[in-house]
Amino acid sequence: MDVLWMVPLLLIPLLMWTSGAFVFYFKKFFYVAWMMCLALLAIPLCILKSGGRDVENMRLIRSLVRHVKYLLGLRFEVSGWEHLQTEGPYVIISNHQSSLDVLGLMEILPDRCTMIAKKELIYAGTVGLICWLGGIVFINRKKTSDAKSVMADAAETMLKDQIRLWVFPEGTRNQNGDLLPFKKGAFHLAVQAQVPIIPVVFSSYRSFYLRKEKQFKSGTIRLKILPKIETKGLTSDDVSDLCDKSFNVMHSAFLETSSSVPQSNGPVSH
Ligand SMILES: CCCCCCCC/C=C\CCCCCCCC(=O)SCCNC(=O)CCNC(=O)[C@H](O)C(C)(C)COP(=O)(O)OP(=O)(O)OC[C@H]1O[C@@H](n2cnc3c(N)ncnc32)[C@H](O)[C@@H]1OP(=O)(O)O
Ligand SMILES: CCCCCCCCCCCCCC(=O)OC[C@@H](O)COP(=O)(O)O
Repeated sequence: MDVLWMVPLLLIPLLMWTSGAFVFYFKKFFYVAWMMCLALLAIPLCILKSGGRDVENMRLIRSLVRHVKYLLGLRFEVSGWEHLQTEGPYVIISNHQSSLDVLGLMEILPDRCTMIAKKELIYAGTVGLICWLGGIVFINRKKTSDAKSVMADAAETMLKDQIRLWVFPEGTRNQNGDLLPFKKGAFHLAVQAQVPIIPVVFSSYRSFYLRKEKQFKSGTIRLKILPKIETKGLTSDDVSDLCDKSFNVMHSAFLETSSSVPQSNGPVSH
């Protein structure tokens, strides 16, 4: 008789475990905590190796992050590797659905490539510090004039130090099932440095990851690297066209890759 009262106690965790919401929170918490731990490990290694802030630290960060996809049940199918075989600096642009994008980014990150990120990221504890050590360029999105001058400096640094930069031209995370209109910064950057743009598209996460519905299942992400877009000879007058052109190729690639993503389990919910 005494053990009977324990039945509901045991049932609660069981029910929570089988409910999607529990899995969602567990995986999200685990992801953040694990990334924090990896960053804590990476900080002394980066400092020992390069003595401080250096884009070369991204090699180490990349190799430390590669296994995280297995822990979350995610698979990446990459196509278009040949388009990354470009010498010298370039700007990579990609869509941005979630902090999980970091996993895909690390799958294909070329050498000497770092990112542009919102300045708030620097306060994300050990992750913030590792971002700084990896040479990430921080911008203040609320102050366009500041962001512009930081990005103009970045254009010079790219050429001087032979650095590649990854920018999320939507300017924010977005999971609305489509791309947001692009901001212009990435295109000014590429034109100012006169370097090519390499668009990269992540297929929609909606078949396995839904923030509002608290769903986080296993899933496959298609990562499509698209042919580079040259900017040689272009000026700031051409930025709008360049932006539209890039949006159009990425938009059709997004719709195409997202419609055919293999399902892990269950129907797609929209
Ligand atoms: C082992 C350790 C493990 C631990 C863990 C490791 C993980 C760490 C590793 C790695 C993680 C990395 C993950 C990073 C993820 C971060 C993601 C983010 O943070 S996404 C948000 C920030 N990114 C952006 O916002 C960029 C895109 N935004 C832009 O480029 C914007 O254009 C911006 C901010 C520069 C300005 O934004 P506006 O909102 O004012 O909008 P507009 O329309 O683009 O600009 C206004 C006017 O200014 C001109 N303009 C813009 N940029 C210009 C420029 N550079 N030069 C001249 N004019 C410019 C434009 O042409 C426009 O003028 P006209 O309308 O055309 O007349
Ligand atoms: C104390 C906070 C700890 C945070 C640890 C996070 C561990 C995961 C590491 C991935 C970093 C990726 C950063 C990222 O993807 O940021 C989201 C922003 O781009 C978009 O933000 P917003 O919605 O536009 O404000």
